[in-house]
Amino acid sequence: MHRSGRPPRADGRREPPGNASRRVTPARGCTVPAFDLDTELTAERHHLAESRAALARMRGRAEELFSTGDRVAGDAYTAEQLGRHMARRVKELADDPTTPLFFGRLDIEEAAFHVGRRHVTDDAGEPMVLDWRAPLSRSFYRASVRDPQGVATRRRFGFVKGELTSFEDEHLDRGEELGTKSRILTAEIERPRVGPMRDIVATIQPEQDELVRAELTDSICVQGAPGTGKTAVGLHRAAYLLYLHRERLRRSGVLIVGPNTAFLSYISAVLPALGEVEVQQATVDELVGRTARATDSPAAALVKNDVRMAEVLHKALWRKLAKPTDPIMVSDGSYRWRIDAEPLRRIVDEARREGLPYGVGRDRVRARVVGLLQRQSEYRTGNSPGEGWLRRMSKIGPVVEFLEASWPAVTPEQLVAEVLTDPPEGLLTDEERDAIRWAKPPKTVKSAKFSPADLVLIDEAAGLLERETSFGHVVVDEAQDLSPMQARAIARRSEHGSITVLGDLAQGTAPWAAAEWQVTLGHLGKPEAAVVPLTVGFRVPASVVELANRLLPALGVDVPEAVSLRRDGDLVLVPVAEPSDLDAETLTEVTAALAHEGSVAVIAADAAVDRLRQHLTTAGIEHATADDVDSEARVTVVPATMVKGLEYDHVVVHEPADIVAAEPRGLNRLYVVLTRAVSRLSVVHAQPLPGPLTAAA
Ligand SMILES: Nc1ncnc2c1ncn2[C@@H]1O[C@H](COP(=O)(O)OP(=O)(O)OP(=O)(O)O)[C@@H](O)[C@H]1O
Repeated sequence: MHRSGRPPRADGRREPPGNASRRVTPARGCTVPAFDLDTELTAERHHLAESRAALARMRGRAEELFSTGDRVAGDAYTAEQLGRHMARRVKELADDPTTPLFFGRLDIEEAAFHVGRRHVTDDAGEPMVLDWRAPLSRSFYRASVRDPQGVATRRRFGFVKGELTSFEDEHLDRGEELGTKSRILTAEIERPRVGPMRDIVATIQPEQDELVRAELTDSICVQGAPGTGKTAVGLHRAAYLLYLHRERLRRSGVLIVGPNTAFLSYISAVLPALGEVEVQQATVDELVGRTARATDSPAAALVKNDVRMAEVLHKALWRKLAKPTDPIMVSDGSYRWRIDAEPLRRIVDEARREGLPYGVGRDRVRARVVGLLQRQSEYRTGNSPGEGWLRRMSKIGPVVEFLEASWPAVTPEQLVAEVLTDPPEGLLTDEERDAIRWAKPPKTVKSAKFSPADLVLIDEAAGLLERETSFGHVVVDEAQDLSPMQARAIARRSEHGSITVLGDLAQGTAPWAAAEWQVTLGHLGKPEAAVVPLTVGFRVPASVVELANRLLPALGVDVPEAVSLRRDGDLVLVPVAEPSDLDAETLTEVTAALAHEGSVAVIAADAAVDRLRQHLTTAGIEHATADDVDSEARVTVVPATMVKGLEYDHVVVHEPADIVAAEPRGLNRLYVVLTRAVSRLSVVHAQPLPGPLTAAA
């Protein structure tokens, strides 16, 4: 168990337990004398300074080891391994002076434990700060009056720019519990958003913590309304699993899959802030490699993303096998070897029955044929042929010809090109086959231009040929939009690991969006994953949630409504009489928003985005695009189709009717758009608001 003594007081003595006071600014009715609070605060600041100094020494030692590493390592490989390990360690021990090193304290029996982002130990190896992921830290998130877990007092610290400015105590042993009424939690939730997503490690809520700390072997699916912390939970779960199963997961890897690059840049700072610098992030398109060079018609995309395409490819591949009809005859110096058609048939049949990937099966058939030749050679010559002979036989003309006839070589691109040139009958209707058939087949497979959906098919084909290596854990965000074929691409990469699926059926905007989780979980290869709801919203103010929830009955999915923790926030509907004034009104709203603190987003139908950017430039208002998270500009113009997963303090929605009309699942898109606001939402519209929005609450 990790323990630290109570923090030394300014006079160097250890603080006795039980006299911790409430807040620096005492709560109403609190009669704790102010000097007590000051002393306590001074002691905590002292502990913070000492912890920072200890961390600096830990980093110094790691740097020293890093620089001497190649001199002590025995060989180049060990030096390289050690060097990489130490470089990672140095990076992990980086101290960011603007983020608190600890954010909480637990008083258990006679000892105090500070809980923070990582372990910090003093020179004697005694813990000064416990990593939030350590077993003991769990009580910081879970202890309650009903189940105090041995905790007498839980303390939360308030910080301003890395300076410890306040604390708040819950004396669980005296029946005091603040829950979501904690001022420090409220301040954290209401803090204006600037730049990329932040970690929530100081304020993870019990229902979130349960998901974060689920076993590595557990695959879970989190269904949560907008802003309930799904993304945050997924990222903290990745960090938690890496802490608990460091070696195993470093070897197999952890992967985060997100909907687009803007989203991935938005979340990219969270794991490094938690000391985890080696997690891969990718969109599904990036996962399947290469850049698409063609686009599909909606009808073709629909068919190509349908799960029947897996069967189409499977059949197209395996029907390439042919029964051997001729013997193999090989000249080998003065010898001649012969294998009859019958044993060849047996070899092919057996390999087929073994259920191996196609490429592996082909290698096995080749090896067995060479094995038969080897036996004949041994029998006739009395010698065992060497490696060179075996290699020569495996490439010799008659063996290659036999393989090409009975188990031909094929590349994933070739297989997909064959299917798209002449879609096979049987599994698809004639109309569907017409939809995916290439109007003009390319001259060669190499010159073929593949669409994003084709690349997923190629990935499927590659999975039929060879086994994909599996990550130890995969977190899939916005999973409601995965097509069955995309889900299968992820399944191949998590076959031997577990997954965390995050999503909201109500936010499904893809034509193949899931209507229930069981189907998607099946395609992801984890049908047994439990579906767990999150319902407490941390982003969207109650008034905005109430407006967005009006859309829910029209979205055709059965999900629990969000309940907002936020009582603050404004909602303004701005009707515009003349459509020609719409853009100008939008600009007026942006200017008004800039008077407040925090980020501002203009969200519009994709077609209006360029025009709005132009207006902002003309008006001299600096603005950025969604994937430029490092931009200094406070205003971002985001097309409605790119805004999933993002959030801004003030959102100005430009003409909801256009957003709805732009795509078949436009109402779902509008639901996503309306739920991006953290503090204020303005809806500017010249057309009537879409029907469901005007329904009485
Ligand atoms: N326990 C918490 N303490 C403080 N802030 C939190 C907590 N949980 C979530 N948040 C904040 O709420 C906001 C929404 O979280 P997040 O983006 O993870 O939600 P989501 O469920 O993924 O939303 P969406 O469905 O819109 O993608 C973020 O700013 C996040 O930091």
